[in-house]
Amino acid sequence: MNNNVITLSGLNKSFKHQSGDNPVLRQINLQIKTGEMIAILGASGSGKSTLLSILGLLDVADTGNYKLCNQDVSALSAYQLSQLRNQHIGWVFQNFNLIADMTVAENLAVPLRYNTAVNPAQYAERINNVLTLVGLADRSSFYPDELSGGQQQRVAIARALICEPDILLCDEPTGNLDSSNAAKIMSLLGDLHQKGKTILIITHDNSVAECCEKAYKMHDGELSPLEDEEYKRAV
Ligand SMILES: Nc1ncnc2c1ncn2[C@@H]1O[C@H](COP(=O)(O)OP(=O)(O)OP(=O)(O)O)[C@@H](O)[C@H]1O
Repeated sequence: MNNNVITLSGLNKSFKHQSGDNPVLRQINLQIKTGEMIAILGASGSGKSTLLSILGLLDVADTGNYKLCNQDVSALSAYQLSQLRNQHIGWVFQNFNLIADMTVAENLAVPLRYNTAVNPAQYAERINNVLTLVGLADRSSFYPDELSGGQQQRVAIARALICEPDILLCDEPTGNLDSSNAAKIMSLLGDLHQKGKTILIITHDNSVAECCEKAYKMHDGELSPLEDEEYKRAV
């Protein structure tokens, strides 16, 4: 038993194409320890989203080993994978993915309904707690289109946190925000990291990687640590 939230060993993934197999992930090794905040940088098409889908249990690798919270995910049924996903993973997306005709509080209740460990009597308190954490306790009755982009992403982060996951997987979390709101979201993620949350961010943006304690680069499906001087160069 170790304190890795994620352990990947020798992971490979190809997609079939008319012209033959297209290898997208090649021999990926990665360990993410509890409480780490990590960025994966890479150009478009380098394989970042494919890796994130596998880490988030939305897709499976062809070969290699993936342990999430010390559990080997390779032999699990679809139902077991969905249970594991709900229990351990919070997602933050570039486009926020809030449900437009639900209020903030209703959006935050959605993941709770899939979580049998949380008693419905606790929903209101949970919702208030995560909204307070992201600084939006006074917006619970607002609809998403009544909020700024930065506020919508805060709600999305609150939603990702509401089931108290072991890791936040963030897919370009600042990609749809102006630089001021992007900085605020990175500051919020930094605060969550200080409080002990484990966070993985995939991004094109070097300034996002600079907010993380460790960064990797993805290039043609290969993952390697980003050296200090590379933080300052464009990917
Ligand atoms: N479902 C799929 N079927 C076939 N090929 C795919 C599929 N998904 C991704 N690919 C291919 O895998 C490669 C990597 O794609 P991926 O989306 O992982 O890259 P990315 O680094 O996330 O890019 P971006 O930053 O533009 O989102 C691309 O060449 C893409 O065409």
